[in-house]
Amino acid sequence: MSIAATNLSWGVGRKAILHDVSLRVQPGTILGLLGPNGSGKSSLLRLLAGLRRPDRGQVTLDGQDIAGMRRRDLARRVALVQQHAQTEMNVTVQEVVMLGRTPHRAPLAGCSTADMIAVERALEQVDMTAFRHESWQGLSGGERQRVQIARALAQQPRELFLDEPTNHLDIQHQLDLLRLVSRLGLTSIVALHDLNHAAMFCDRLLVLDQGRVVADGPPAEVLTQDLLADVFRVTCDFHHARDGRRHILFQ
Ligand SMILES: Nc1ncnc2c1ncn2[C@@H]1O[C@H](COP(=O)(O)OP(=O)(O)OP(=O)(O)O)[C@@H](O)[C@H]1O
Repeated sequence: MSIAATNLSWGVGRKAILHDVSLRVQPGTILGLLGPNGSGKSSLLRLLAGLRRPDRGQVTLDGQDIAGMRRRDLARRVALVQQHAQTEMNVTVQEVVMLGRTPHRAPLAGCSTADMIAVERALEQVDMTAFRHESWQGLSGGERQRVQIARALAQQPRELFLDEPTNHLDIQHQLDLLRLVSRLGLTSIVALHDLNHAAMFCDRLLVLDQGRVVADGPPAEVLTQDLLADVFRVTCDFHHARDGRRHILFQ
């Protein structure tokens, strides 16, 4: 087992945000995290990445509780791209991506050849090499999103967590990004709003509603008319394509 969470609960003040959430992700597979706005997807990703401590429950990587891991060791292993990820304004694209190398570098050490190669490779993966010397400040929302993903890839994680990574991307770059995540072979957890993309690219789906897990399984078992009506308040039908894939048609 790569990453697992057991009975996670978390809240702020008196507000309970996540209740008793458990999940397991097999190495090299993609778990899609679904749920309406405010259902707790981003909060869960922050707990899984160790940015927040749960009030109850634990997160383990290969059986080891992340609460006992050093930050640097965790950062070498796990990368999270948050929604609306920001960075200092006065930097180039290459410098932003180089930040992903921080956990791999000794304090005050300069960039090594391995760092430069990892940055270049990450820029290539998100189709942003032509922008390497551009200022971060001048980028569009979608370009910034791709640079933040390159920064996470430069980190060379084994677990990659992406919070709505297709936000701001045009359709070509949405599909390119999801195909890239599929090809990487990392253990990935991806919060998505597009249910058809989730069904196309994820091995399993976990659905949150008001901070609780209401479904967890393969896409075809999870995305039923009943679930879409109960959780997302939409009615839908399914179109079965000739290649066997099933698409949700919203009514
Ligand atoms: N630091 C915080 N302080 C107070 N409330 C918070 C905090 N973080 C999250 N919340 C609340 O927890 C709930 C879940 O938020 P979260 O961002 O995890 O949901 P989400 O499923 O990612 O939503 P969306 O799809 O809109 O991005 C929301 O009601 C949010 O207001």
